[in-house]
Amino acid sequence: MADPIDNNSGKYTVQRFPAVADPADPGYSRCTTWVQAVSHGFHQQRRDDEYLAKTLTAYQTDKRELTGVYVNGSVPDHSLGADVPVATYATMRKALNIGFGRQLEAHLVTAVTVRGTHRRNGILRGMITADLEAAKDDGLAMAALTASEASIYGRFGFGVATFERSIKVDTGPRFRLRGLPQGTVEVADPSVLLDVAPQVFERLQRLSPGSIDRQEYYRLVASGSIGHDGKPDTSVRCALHYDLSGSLDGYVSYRFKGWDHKPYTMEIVDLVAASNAAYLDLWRFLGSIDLIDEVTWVEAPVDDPLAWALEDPRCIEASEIRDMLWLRILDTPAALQARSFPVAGRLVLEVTDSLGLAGGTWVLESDGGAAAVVKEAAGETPDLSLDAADLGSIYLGAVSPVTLAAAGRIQEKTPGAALLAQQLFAVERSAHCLTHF
Ligand SMILES: CC(=O)SCCNC(=O)CCNC(=O)[C@H](O)C(C)(C)COP(=O)(O)OP(=O)(O)OC[C@H]1O[C@@H](n2cnc3c(N)ncnc32)[C@H](O)[C@@H]1OP(=O)(O)O
Repeated sequence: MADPIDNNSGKYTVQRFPAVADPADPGYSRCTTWVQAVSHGFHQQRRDDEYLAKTLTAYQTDKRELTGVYVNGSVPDHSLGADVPVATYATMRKALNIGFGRQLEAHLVTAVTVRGTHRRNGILRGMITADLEAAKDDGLAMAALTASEASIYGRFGFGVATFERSIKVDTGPRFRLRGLPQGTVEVADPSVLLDVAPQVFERLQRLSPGSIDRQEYYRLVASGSIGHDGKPDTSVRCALHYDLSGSLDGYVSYRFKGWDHKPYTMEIVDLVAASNAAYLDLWRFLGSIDLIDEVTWVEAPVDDPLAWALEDPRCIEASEIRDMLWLRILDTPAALQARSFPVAGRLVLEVTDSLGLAGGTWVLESDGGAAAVVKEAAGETPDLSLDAADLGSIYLGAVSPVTLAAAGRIQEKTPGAALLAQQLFAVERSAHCLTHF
């Protein structure tokens, strides 16, 4: 990667290296220092050796590429050493479900930090622009991230594509679900999730638009093998869902918030259901736990079947609808070609991109079946003009182009084009992403 700050040339050196998990590897200490710098950037505690070892093992499994920006030359006495990066950035590649069972390899950006004493010098801009260019050169059509603040990444062409919300569910007497169980739920030792969580998630990954294949860390957290402090979290419990044929298709892991917390509450650590029945049956189970008045979940879908399955939907108290997955189209024709469009239609899309990666004008022609043709528009007038960030937002069908047109973000040049885009980009079930990274 080039020096991230053109006008500060010579001040910094950028190093890009793979995560290594072997303490005997000469690159190990560079990785541990990098992880400490990330913790510093997110105001977390200094990590102990156990945490570092577990984290780097997981990072290596995910084939994470780490970037550190280092100050050249000496640093003042007593300050953090020159071996501690002033900025961090990491990437890995995972599948994104883009609807109708299609998967697109996405370039995931994570662990972005710039030390306070080096901020607003263009270090992030330098790192991210160089990285997105390299990912495109490598043949990827899509980048993605989850953001700490909503004000940072729009300028780099990322658009919000899925949302999540926090819910508190009253599981007292008024918690009653319509219908009958479609399978069975059994309590299990949470350690089984080390094996079965990835299998169940793989089924969800095939089912759910917006889903991103999970990093290694998730099965460790779901099973309680690692808590926030890096130590095993022995308060984690789990239950498994089996369909009518006895096949495992869902799990929930959860922890009790304690007898000093009222109302008595179970907190969902992870809930993965690979069928509608598994989702409702797991909720039926959660609602039946004795001595518990409330179940909380911070990664709930906004368009939640639970609300429609409850006899009293007001059992759910929802708050904090948040942007979740941000998408960045790197290659417009490749990203469009990858999608399946459920209705027939033709749109000329003019895409602008301040980073010069995804801009241009293309004709999208769908027969409403498997095939979509995307070709460069030869002098045709666009039906819609939009920024790459807005194309990222509408790509999974969770953000309406009609709403973005109303907001003045998308220009509708042909009346009705935004509605046609909404129909074209629709997916078979509401997009939701359960993978934070
Ligand atoms: C995917 C993830 O990892 S999300 C996590 C992001 N990291 C954090 O929130 C940790 C705390 N914050 C930080 O470490 C830093 O402030 C960062 C990474 C957000 C920004 O790094 P910097 O090197 O200061 O950013 P840089 O100087 O390159 O700024 C680039 C542009 O973004 C803008 N910007 C940077 N941070 C912010 C912010 N928090 N809010 C709004 N705008 C911002 C700058 O004003 C600048 O705008 P311009 O180029 O259009 O004029």
